[in-house]
Amino acid sequence: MNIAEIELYVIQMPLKSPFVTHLEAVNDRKGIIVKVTCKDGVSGFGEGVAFSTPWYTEETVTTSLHMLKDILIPLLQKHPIKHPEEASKLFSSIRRNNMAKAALETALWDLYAKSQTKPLSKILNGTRPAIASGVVVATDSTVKAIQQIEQYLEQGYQRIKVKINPNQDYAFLAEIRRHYPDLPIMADANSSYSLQDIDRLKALDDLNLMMIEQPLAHDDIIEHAQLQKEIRTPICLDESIVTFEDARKAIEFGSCKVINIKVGRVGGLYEAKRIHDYCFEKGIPVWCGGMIEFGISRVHNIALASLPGFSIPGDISASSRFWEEDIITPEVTVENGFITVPESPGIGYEINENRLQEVLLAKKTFTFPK
Ligand SMILES: O=C(O)CCC(=O)c1ccccc1C(=O)O
Ligand SMILES: [Mg+2]
Repeated sequence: MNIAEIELYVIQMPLKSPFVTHLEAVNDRKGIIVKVTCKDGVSGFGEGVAFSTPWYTEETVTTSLHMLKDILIPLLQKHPIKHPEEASKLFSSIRRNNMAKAALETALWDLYAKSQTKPLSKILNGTRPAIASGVVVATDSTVKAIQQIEQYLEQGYQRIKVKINPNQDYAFLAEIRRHYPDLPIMADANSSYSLQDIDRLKALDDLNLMMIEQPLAHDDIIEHAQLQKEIRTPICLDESIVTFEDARKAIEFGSCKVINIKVGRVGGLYEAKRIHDYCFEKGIPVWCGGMIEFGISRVHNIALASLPGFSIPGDISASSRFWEEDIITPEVTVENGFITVPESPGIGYEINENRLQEVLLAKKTFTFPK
């Protein structure tokens, strides 16, 4: 791919309002933007989606920077590649650190798509001209949740996801259901239950939820299979699926009926697409998860969600869901509940250079041998 230079930008931006789960309240988001420029001057962009602390996965912004600077970029300098799929294979010699890998791998996909003058969605075999948009409500107040849902429905979102835990489940969801009898609602527990809570989880069956996401341990597929036998609500796995093999085993084992695919969590677009293709073949619906991301990761998600198996509205919302001003231009917008899949080459969005400078904490450049 003839890489000349890689730049890493560390940025930080406040959220419009706190994102509260039982694990963490996110007020400020740090992130990493990766810019890969090839010898003829074309640039591709990726985003590292690890958080500042390891509450969702074990990675952090600091571990991602270490992996990128000291391991992944040097590996790419030593082993030139012709196609982004080779990056995924090259990085497989490094254990885990999926978000760091994805930050670089997704930039290579954007660069490759631009070099082919094709939209990234088409390079990935996407078929949808627009994707259905859903949004997440993350608050510990029922009143706030209903206010937020009201706003989001006015903005056209097609599906609402709410965060739950054993201290905020049945009564909270029942109140939302009472306000919105027909609304497609899903609940995300982020591993806040154990099998001892089975009665609490069974009780949720009468609320007509689309699914319950990751009720049990972040690294479990055994007990989720036991639980799925006992509840009618489909289980969707998020944290438990970090590789293609995890997805294959979870499906074979009956641990879930739906999978949330996140590019960062699985180490890049290649692995995400493999999981999609497998689920599509097995008739397992998938949707694209979110990471409170900036625009670059958001638009990679749009390209991925254009694949045919993404049949459920995911956590891909407008830039304005979290940010006063995003780092891309134009911003991602939702119209009548849909986000248009761009038709220009690569990710199909530009960097908002002024905004990037405003939120920049640090920058580092790596040059490649001629
Ligand atoms: O819309 C979004 O970006 C939020 C999606 C979300 O729920 C989330 C955000 C950060 C970390 C984990 C999760 C999750 O899906 O569990
Ligand atoms: Mg989740």
